[in-house]
Amino acid sequence: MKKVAVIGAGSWGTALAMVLADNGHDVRLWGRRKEQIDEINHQKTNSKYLPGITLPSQIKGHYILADAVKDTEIILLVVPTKAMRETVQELKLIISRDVTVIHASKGIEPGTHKRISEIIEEEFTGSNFLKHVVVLSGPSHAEEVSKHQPTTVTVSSKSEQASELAQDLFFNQYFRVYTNPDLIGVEIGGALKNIIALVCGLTEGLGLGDNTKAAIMTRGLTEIARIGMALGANPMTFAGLSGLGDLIVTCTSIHSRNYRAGQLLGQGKTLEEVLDTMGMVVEGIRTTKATYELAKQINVEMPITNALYKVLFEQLSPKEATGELMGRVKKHEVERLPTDLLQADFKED
Ligand SMILES: NC(=O)C1=CN([C@@H]2O[C@H](COP(=O)(O)OP(=O)(O)OC[C@H]3O[C@@H](n4cnc5c(N)ncnc54)[C@H](O)[C@@H]3O)[C@@H](O)[C@H]2O)C=CC1
Ligand SMILES: O=C(CO)COP(=O)(O)O
Repeated sequence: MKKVAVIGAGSWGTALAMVLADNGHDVRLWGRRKEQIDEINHQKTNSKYLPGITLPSQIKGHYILADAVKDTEIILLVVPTKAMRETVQELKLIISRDVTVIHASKGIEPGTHKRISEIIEEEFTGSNFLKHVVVLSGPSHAEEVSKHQPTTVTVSSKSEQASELAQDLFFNQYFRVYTNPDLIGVEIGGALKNIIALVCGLTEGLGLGDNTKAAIMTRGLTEIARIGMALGANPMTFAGLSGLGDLIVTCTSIHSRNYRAGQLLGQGKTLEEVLDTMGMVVEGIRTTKATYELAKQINVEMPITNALYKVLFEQLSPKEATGELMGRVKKHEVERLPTDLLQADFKED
């Protein structure tokens, strides 16, 4: 049994806290709103984020960060990407023992273009307390995990030992956890599928059908793999759970906030109206900005991402964007793989 602090009491943090509690761990769940934490502790519900779900009694809610992480050896970070840096900065000031940090958030930071594990490592610079960083990612809507529906995810770290620790921590009869040494590929796949889900939702909102969705998903995966490989990822990772798997679930599920936000945009709502309606994090919007900037900087062709960027931030209409994408010059479909990238392995240990 381990003491685990889950930082972020939204839908995903709460669902993962439930998995950990089901596995017998001592789980502290941190959220910043006292009323929400009171509800978690007294009603055993988190009704805004997981309506209709009763939480296991072992989960103890905290709204003071220092109380949540006291004596814990494992910290699970599940705040939205935009809150990640400030949350880690606060944690660094509080932590006074060795910790393994696992994160389960999906995004890229605009401006720095950093992946979440990079943000965590950067913010812990100068501290001796960070042992390892692990990412947990894959096709896993919180609503279904909280109902114990069979789910598969991947964990990845530079350290094989840390990956296996995370695998053991979460693994159970309804939550099957694989390891993959390709940290870059796992984080890039999880973050960038949200861009493609927004576009799939947009096509639905425009009244387009399944051919278009299949085209966006397939060509979307190609451009995710293209930038992933340019950053050093193993191309095979994009055919796995954190790549294709998560792309499928996010582009086809009614649970996906990114898909639903895209639908509303396609129906003619403005970005501000969409964000007001959602009330939950839509990671793909900031990740589109970050990926657009990064692709430009490292000269990687990402036509779907570019088209969405123009729709979100430059007032291009979705219909015009569709015309631009379909009117691009003729291309070959399959790209050549650099064979040295097929050899990814754990970097530490
Ligand atoms: N919901 C899901 O099924 C899944 C979500 N994820 C990822 O998990 C991360 C968190 O998403 P959800 O839990 O779904 O979001 P959510 O929208 O359900 O909840 C977000 C939580 O973060 C809190 N928050 C917002 N700004 C904050 C700040 N500045 N500091 C601290 N807390 C803040 C909110 O109060 C709320 O408790 C995202 O990166 C998402 O992509 C990954 C897999 C599945
Ligand atoms: O990442 C997810 C499922 O794996 C959740 O996607 P949304 O953030 O679009 O709901």
